[in-house]
Amino acid sequence: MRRFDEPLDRTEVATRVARNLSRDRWLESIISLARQRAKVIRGMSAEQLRQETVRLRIPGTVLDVQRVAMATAAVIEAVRRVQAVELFDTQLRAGLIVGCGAIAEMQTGEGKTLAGVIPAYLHSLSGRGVHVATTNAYLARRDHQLLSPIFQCLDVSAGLVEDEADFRTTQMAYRCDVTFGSGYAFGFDYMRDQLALRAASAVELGTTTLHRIHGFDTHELLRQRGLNVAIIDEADQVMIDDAVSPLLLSGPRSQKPADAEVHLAALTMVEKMRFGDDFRIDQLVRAITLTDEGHRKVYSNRRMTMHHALMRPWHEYVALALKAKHLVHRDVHYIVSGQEIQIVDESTGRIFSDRTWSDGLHQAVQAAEELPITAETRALAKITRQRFFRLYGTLGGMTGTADGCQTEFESIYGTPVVRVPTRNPNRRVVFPTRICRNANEKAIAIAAETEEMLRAGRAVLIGTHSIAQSELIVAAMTQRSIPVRLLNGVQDESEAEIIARAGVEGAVTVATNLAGRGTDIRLDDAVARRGGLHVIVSQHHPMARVDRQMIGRAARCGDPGSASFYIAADDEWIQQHAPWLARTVRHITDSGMVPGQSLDRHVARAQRRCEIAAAQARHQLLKRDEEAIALMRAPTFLSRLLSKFGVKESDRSAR
Ligand SMILES: Nc1ncnc2c1ncn2[C@@H]1O[C@H](COP(=O)(O)OP(=O)(O)OP(=O)(O)O)[C@@H](O)[C@H]1O
Repeated sequence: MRRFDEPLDRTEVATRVARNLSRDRWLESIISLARQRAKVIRGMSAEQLRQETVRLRIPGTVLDVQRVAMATAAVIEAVRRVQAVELFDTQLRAGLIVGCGAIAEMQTGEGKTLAGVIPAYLHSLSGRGVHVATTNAYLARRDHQLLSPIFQCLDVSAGLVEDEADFRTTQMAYRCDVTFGSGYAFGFDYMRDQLALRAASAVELGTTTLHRIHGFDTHELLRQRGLNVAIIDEADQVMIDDAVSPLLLSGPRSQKPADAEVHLAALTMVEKMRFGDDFRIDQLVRAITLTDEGHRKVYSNRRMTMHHALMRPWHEYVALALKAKHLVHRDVHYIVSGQEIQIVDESTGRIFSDRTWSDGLHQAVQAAEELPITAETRALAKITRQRFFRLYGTLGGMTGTADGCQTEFESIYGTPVVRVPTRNPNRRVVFPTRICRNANEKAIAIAAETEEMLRAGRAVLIGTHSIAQSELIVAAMTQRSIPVRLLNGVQDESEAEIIARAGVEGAVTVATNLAGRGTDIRLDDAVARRGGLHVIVSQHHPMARVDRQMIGRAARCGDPGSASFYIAADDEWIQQHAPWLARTVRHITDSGMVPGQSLDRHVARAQRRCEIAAAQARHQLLKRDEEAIALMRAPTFLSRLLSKFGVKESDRSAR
């Protein structure tokens, strides 16, 4: 029997999964017991329901089948009272799978948000604190708002970690039984706590003892109370896709004056550099490599080689300027607001006004945009997301798109993937990919298709890759007098209202990836009767999973719905990652052929290649990280010398 209140035993989970957890009689018996118990507690008063938690909450004990079933029944009843819906068996199954420390793969729109209450509640009974992580602050806030009344009904406290919250508010949120937040917020707070601990250990001799005498506890310095249990929604993005970039905690801006002059000189140098001869571009890992000839050219500028403001070797400034020119694009990766560069999160389309790129890239982009160049921020701490999430004692998650990541989930995090069958057959119709000559032609074709859908009484959601692309499509719609609502991260405030109206008859919503993962678009009755929401994906994403998330906004929870994809030879992703596909697309448009299913196969092949390359990049990152840790832990000359005299390094520091 799986113990819900103990650190995860990954071997036990793996064994259970090997026996196919989703059909396991063990799960079925819990579900059936929970259903029986739910009938009994239906008549309980609010206070009696809260007492149910008090009875189940016995820290340090094992939850047996009976008690897991009782806890599940309590969740069923709380959800019924607060949300006025009965949890489906598929949701109970997913919740229990996650509680066991596995990843439940449940199709988009099948109700993962409510299913997530089960593992969070089960683990909260141990009193160890549960972190419920998702991709971004918006979704964390939304889930907290939606689910905290359910937890309240169960006498479980639920807090929210906000990006800009002060120390005390954050600490209070972590003191709750269940804490909601974005995956990165938990990581940053962990690093802040580590820095606080380090600072506390560096105080003058005797200070700690004095603090103890005065009743001061070191834990008061910390926000978190340990990394015990993490339940991760949209697990493939949080644990896999985002894991390509480590979490980097920046401090205040450096006191040094900005190296503006060097960045400007690098920008001038870039004009003389030739692609191929002087530098190469690796689009997938977003890297610029200077060739030998490139290095020679860069270092022929003797004045800059010795410049007093250099903060890194001169050739790195040139590489940064090249990156700003060729790899980081305005209205795709950033926007310019007033005199500032604001970063656009590529996977969500959201704008982060308070973030900056590190290691001089932000300054290089400022130089390229002819904006004032600010001083760099200092990096205080860094951790890879893989290493951070592995610090949790128990880790489980949910996603609609774990397909293709099973091995990575299991080998890196020890979290096997278990597929939960859909409750009803999926009714989504996906049309074959439509082909266009270029972005303009594509925008016109999308406007025509939208018009057709509106005539049929449908609602339409158009997913775009960048702010620039969304604006091009809106212009094409305006020419046809189609009223459009634009959701592209620039007008963040009206977001919830736009999403709420996206499923009503005649609604046309053009969105960057903002309307992707986690966005629930409710249909009005008229639209549901006429075929539901139609999603148009204006450009494939290099990761097929992101596309599946976008079309997953249609045909949710058994509703009708449809989706179509567009491709053009000048699509940025194929130009960058699959030039051979661009040639195929051009050939088809030039010859006037009708693209058959082979085109979809070509697209799938290109996406698979991108996914493999991204997995390799993550693997490399993890390898470098493990090597760095191993190096830090390697015995130093001094510790080897001390061990010869029988003194351990730990003994020495304890003295
Ligand atoms: N038991 C239920 N009975 C009726 N409706 C439900 C039930 N559970 C969830 N829903 C509804 O189903 C819709 C989809 O739920 P939810 O957004 O949680 O899906 P999801 O699986 O998280 O989707 P995604 O993968 O896109 O994030 C919501 O409108 C939700 O209110």
